[in-house]
Amino acid sequence: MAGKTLYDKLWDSHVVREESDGTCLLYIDRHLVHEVTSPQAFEGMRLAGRKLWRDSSVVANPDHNTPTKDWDKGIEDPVSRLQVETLDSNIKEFGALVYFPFKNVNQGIIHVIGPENGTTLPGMTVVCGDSHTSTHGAFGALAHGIGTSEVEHVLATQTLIAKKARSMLVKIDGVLGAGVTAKDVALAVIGRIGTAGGTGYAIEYAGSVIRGLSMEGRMTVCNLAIEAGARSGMVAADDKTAAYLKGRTHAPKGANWDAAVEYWKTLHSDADAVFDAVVEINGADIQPQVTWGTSPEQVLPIGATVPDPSKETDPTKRTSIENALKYMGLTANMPISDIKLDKVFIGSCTNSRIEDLRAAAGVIKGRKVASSIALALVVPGSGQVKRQAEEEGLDKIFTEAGFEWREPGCSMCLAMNADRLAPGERCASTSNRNFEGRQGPGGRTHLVSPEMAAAAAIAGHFVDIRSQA
Ligand SMILES: CC(C)[C@H](C(=O)O)[C@@H](O)C(=O)O
Ligand code: SF4
Repeated sequence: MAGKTLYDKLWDSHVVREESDGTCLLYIDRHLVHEVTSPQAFEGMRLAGRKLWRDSSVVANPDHNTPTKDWDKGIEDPVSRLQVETLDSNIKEFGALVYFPFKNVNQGIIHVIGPENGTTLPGMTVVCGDSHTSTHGAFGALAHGIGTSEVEHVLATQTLIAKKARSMLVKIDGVLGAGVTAKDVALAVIGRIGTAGGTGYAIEYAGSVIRGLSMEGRMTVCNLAIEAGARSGMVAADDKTAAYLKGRTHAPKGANWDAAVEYWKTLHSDADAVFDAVVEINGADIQPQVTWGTSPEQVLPIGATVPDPSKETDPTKRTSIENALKYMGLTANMPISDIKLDKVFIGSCTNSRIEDLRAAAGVIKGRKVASSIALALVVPGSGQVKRQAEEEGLDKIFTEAGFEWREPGCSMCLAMNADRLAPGERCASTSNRNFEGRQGPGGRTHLVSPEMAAAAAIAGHFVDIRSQA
């Protein structure tokens, strides 16, 4: 019998019951909760007179609707305020292991605070009513988004009804060139397999490039698994995983730590494991990426030119290129480096961790944001990231260059708070989605790495980070 994949191991260790058609009841270890997808779930619990099955599994925090400046003024928008206050009252009533209310010094994006507080651990099943829960798979965990009715099911029973996905190995070997980041790896994978390429699969990212990434980088890669169509992305646990977690508030301590680390060593695919699909990419071929269209798969290396629909023979693809160019206000065949920006956003659960801010600051240090840029924003992923960055003086580097240094939250990643694009505005963004209106109605989003966003802010247009040494 062939060995097991990491996904098999995580799945098998959480099956409570399996039906003859393969439908399983899976035990859920960690339940992340934010204000957008939890209100109806808590309301359902209340109406049924239920209590949480295990309130110590819940880590909660508002992030999508919270403002990123003038916190003393509270939340201006009444709908956003109601969402956030509802989460407050629900957690008060039902309980949680960790709750960082609005303005708490540790508040942040749920996918940033989970790992940094040691509440995401290898071997766990992690769910949240949020598609970017795939981020947590970076720890050798089975992590994916769930719908609001499933949120209620997990709150009530600590289980989820699920069917196993097929397994896909995305193996990236070799070494990355200078200036090429985890974000470029993630976008290059999507460029290769498409946004539907991972549909029905659980992706394991492996190979020397993935091993070489920091935990922050692995989180960036897994964060974008959902944009490749896979609900979950994962990376085997290793020494870096343990080193990242050691000493974190909710990580195991003492003898429990030692036992946990021993167990975590088993959380990798066996050498003879068989995957349903395998994609191999040479890390040396990956270049800094920029999305030019309205889907993450509409992505090209910085040195490329914008696609020409007249050269596309497939009529469906031709129409989608034409539509994207029209929405994005771009001309066929123009160099990507000629695309001029109005705004720059460094943040989101993809790229708002300390390593991302260090990398962006490294590009910006001693330089100024171009006068043509209307707004350049840096939004740390959490209060902890913000404090660390300030200790290192990164905030000064950003503000001296002309960036605004904000409070943590989802911010301009999506238009659910005050940070958004005006119609027609063009933004270099370190986030993960670029569909029409994502950052505000009529807004135009180009997804890039923090380094590429920083360099674009200085130049006013996209530039090859490799020419900026
Ligand atoms: C609001 C939430 C449900 C949504 C998600 O599921 O991912 C959001 O976080 C996003 O990034 O689009
Ligand atoms: S930062 Fe963006 S992608 Fe991440 S959870 Fe918030 S809205 Fe979703």
